[in-house]
Amino acid sequence: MSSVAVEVTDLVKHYPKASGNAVDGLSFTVGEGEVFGLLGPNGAGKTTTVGVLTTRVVPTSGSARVAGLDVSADAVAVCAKLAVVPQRVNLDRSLTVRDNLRFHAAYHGVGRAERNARADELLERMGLADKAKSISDNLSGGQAQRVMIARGLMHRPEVLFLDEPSTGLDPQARLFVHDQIATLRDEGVTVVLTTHDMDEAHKLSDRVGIVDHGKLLALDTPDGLIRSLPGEATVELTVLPGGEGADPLLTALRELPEVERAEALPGSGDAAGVRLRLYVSADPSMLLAPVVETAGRHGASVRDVSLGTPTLEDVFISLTGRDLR
Ligand SMILES: Nc1ncnc2c1ncn2[C@@H]1O[C@H](COP(=O)(O)OP(=O)(O)OP(=O)(O)O)[C@@H](O)[C@H]1O
Repeated sequence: MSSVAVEVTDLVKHYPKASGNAVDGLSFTVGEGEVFGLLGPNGAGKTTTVGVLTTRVVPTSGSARVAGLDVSADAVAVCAKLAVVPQRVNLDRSLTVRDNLRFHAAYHGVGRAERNARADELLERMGLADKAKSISDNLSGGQAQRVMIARGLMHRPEVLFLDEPSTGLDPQARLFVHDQIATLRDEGVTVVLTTHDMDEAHKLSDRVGIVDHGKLLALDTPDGLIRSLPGEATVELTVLPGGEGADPLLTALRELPEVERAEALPGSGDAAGVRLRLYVSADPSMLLAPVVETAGRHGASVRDVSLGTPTLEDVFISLTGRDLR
């Protein structure tokens, strides 16, 4: 068996009447047993990419393979190898939770005895044994998400696609879903997840592909992406600039020793002040005094200072000049 579970090559999707391409020349591979995160803001093309990989969206050009099979040429066979947990709940609302699982398995040709046993096993694992006979329409968002994961696992897929797995979930439900994804990884299931949540991408993924406007901007391990940023630490300050504005202050901050880079953060600049972030290659606490002194010299009053380490959000800002939103 090949060690590549998913292979996307020069993938393009143009929706009729749209001005640009939703997916615009995407290429990446996902290894067997890997958890791969596609991280990007709303509208970046993540759902469309998953749509192509799960045979729901017809690509305009390029190719995609899942479990060694071409998604366009072998759509039926591909569907047997994968499962998808979509962004929106698509359970059969008139059926019980258990029947949603059993019917899905029957569709995939799993025998009666096996599908009954597997439904009970997965409901137990997802903490849903007491909901087996509930009608699916009566579930909370977190419960519905867990049922959809259980349903996806009924036919033992090789690759599981999770589209924004924790959007809209409360923190406890989110943690439960995260634990389940980690368990699947331990079991060797390949997982492709899309998210606009950098913490989720960092915590769960072996590698992360950062996408924006349908293009892949960077791909590496979460730590590798962060290491690509200058400096090892950050100093973030909020200032009310003096009459000369924030630009001369930024220039002066860039000239401080150990400051590798300084930038104004997007969306700042209103009455609450301008947020400036410095990437530094020294202990950031050593830079506090010179930073505050420099601000004072430029007539800016410092409202807030925080020290930290760079995140995937910083990687995204550095690549696009924008927040992930
Ligand atoms: N069926 C469709 N018809 C036309 N345009 C579409 C369709 N589906 C998505 N788009 C557009 O394609 C682009 C990519 O959307 P897509 O849903 O793939 O992004 P995303 O990164 O998954 O964002 P989200 O998290 O909001 O779903 C967006 O500009 C979106 O408006």
